[in-house]
Amino acid sequence: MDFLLKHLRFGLYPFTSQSPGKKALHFGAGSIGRGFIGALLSSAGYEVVFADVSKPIIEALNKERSYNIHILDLERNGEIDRINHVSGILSTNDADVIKAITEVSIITTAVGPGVLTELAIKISAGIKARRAAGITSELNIIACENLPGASSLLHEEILKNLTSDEDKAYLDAKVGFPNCTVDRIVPPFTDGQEGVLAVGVENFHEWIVEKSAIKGPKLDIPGMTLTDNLTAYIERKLFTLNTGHAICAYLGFLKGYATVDESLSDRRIEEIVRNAMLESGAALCKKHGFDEKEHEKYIDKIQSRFRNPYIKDDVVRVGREPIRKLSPDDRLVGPVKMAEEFGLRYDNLLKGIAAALRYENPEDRQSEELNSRIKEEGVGKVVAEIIGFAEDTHENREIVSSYEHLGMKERL
Ligand SMILES: NC(=O)c1ccc[n+]([C@@H]2O[C@H](COP(=O)([O-])OP(=O)(O)OC[C@H]3O[C@@H](n4cnc5c(N)ncnc54)[C@H](O)[C@@H]3O)[C@@H](O)[C@H]2O)c1
Ligand SMILES: O=P(O)(O)OC[C@@H](O)[C@@H](O)[C@H](O)[C@H](O)CO
Repeated sequence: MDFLLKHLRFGLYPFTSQSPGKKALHFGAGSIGRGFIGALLSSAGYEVVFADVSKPIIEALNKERSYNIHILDLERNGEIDRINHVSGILSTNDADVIKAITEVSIITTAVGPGVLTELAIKISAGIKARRAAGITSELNIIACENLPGASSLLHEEILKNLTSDEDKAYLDAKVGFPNCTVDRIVPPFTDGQEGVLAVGVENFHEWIVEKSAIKGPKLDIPGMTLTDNLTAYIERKLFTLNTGHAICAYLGFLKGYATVDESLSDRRIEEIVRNAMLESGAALCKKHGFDEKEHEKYIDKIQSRFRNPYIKDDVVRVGREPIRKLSPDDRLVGPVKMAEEFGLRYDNLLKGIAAALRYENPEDRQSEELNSRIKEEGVGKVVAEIIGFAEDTHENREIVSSYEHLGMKERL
């Protein structure tokens, strides 16, 4: 389809900060915050205030007022994008957060989906302060998380924290919550010299935002694509890249690999990952009318991004929070339900789900919870409760059988 082809661009241009004429607040100065969203806003001429719970990062931002993005890729490898006009506030300092909210025209987040409810309390206080100060200009709030509808969720949570009709009416009239999808692989990084702010990224980046939900003048941010068909873009990315990524991480972890590229160099894992993306892809093409050949090229490109030899992305980062990833509409189960809807195959996707259920990382709270529930209740019951496939269904039985198979010595 034209609208998809038009945006299949890989790498737009180097990010270079413009002299700021406007201000943005970004919650979460972590990998994607510094490595993509904050950088894009700075390049678009925003002064970017990062809000984070990490004191060392906030102190470094206020000391340096700039940081480097290292490009780790075949294209532009070794190049550095210098990001200027940045500063930081502690997100635990309510007064600073409220002040910043009254000064900006855009708020973005990249904190992880589980943190949005907590952020809503802070943002709602800022919204009340904007109305009390008589600010009439519009504000757009975009949650850049791997969660479909994250901005809408933040909107609902903020509404719960507003009690007066005046504040609710102000929110409705003046604050937009466009949903989005965000894509750039930003792994854990250190160059050993530059301290906590340096970040390493692949060259590819894509930020697609729901046009109709924007309040006020159209956002003009180079590198941000506006669309009227966000669901197709969200599902294309979450049910292809994140599906393959997660399956690669869980199978790799089981076989003792530390990184995504190592894991994908195992031929058996590569086969399952590719077949799972093809199964999901067949359903995506049916649902959204994508051209099958173009979609296969999209999968090829994603596989080459996973293999990027300049990026060492930990399987424990990619596999983090398995209960979130196993939820009914996320990257593992969502494509199975979509394939079922169209009567298509999903055997490899089920293997990916079984591998996620086998993920045992004592440093990951959700992995710990998942494992103790499986021990106490049995895997079939956990599949029913977390994933939603009842114990007497074909899907549940297939997942349990695959789970048991993965527990054997010759598992793959
Ligand atoms: N890294 C990637 O490749 C990538 C790509 C696309 C989307 N994402 C999404 O972006 C989000 C963030 O991922 P990440 O990889 O950047 O994680 P990260 O852990 O590197 O960064 C998250 C940041 O949020 C901060 N934070 C946590 N709680 C906070 C709070 N209450 N207030 C303010 N800051 C808080 C953390 O201190 C950290 O700096 C996730 O939803 C992820 O799915 C990540
Ligand atoms: O961030 P998560 O935990 O939802 O998923 C882990 C990775 O798959 C993810 O961060 C990708 O690197 C990213 O979505 C690429 O755009």
